[in-house]
Amino acid sequence: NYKWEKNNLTYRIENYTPDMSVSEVDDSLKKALEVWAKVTPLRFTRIYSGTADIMISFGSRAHGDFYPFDGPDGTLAHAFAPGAGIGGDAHFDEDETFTFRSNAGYILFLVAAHEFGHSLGLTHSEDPGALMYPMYIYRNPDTFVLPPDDVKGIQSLYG
Ligand SMILES: CC(C)C[C@H](C(=O)NO)C(=O)N[C@@H](CC(N)=O)C(=O)NCc1cccc(N)c1
Ligand SMILES: [Ca+2]
Ligand SMILES: [Zn+2]
Ligand SMILES: [Zn+2]
Repeated sequence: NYKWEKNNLTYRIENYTPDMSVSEVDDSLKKALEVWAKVTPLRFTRIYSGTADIMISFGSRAHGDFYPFDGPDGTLAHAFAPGAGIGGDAHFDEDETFTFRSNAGYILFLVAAHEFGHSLGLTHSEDPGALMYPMYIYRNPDTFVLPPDDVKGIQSLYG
């Protein structure tokens, strides 16, 4: 199952990074999900206990799956394609500095929007302007618009 067979998905924030305030993390993650909700019939509901479709956590090095993180830089985060259990989950490397707006560190909103693309079934794009391009590129979160390549990709799955 390369995509979710339902449009109403749940997410749960399991823990927080000390780099940002709780409200900045909540807002960044909510906005990152909205990027995808805006161009699909997908809807995201936050839950505070139990198992959500998309479980979100921060961890470093070995953190409970077969893909340990690598310290500062390199891999910033990873997410699993749609499915039960770990499917859809997004993990962020705590050894990175995540920020809300400044470019002193990685903008959590941008990294999360990219990861949630994977959580919804997207793989990487060769288009250097795409959000799903493998390498992080700084963009102003206030003026961010989902690039056409990503809109095409997500609508080919959930359009
Ligand atoms: C092989 C994968 C586990 C690499 C991993 C990734 O793509 N996660 O989705 C990753 O963290 N890639 C880095 C590559 C890098 N250090 O630039 C990245 O920034 N991915 C997140 C990202 C965030 C925002 C935009 C884009 N294009 C990529
Ligand atoms: Ca890392
Ligand atoms: Zn992980
Ligand atoms: Zn990626």
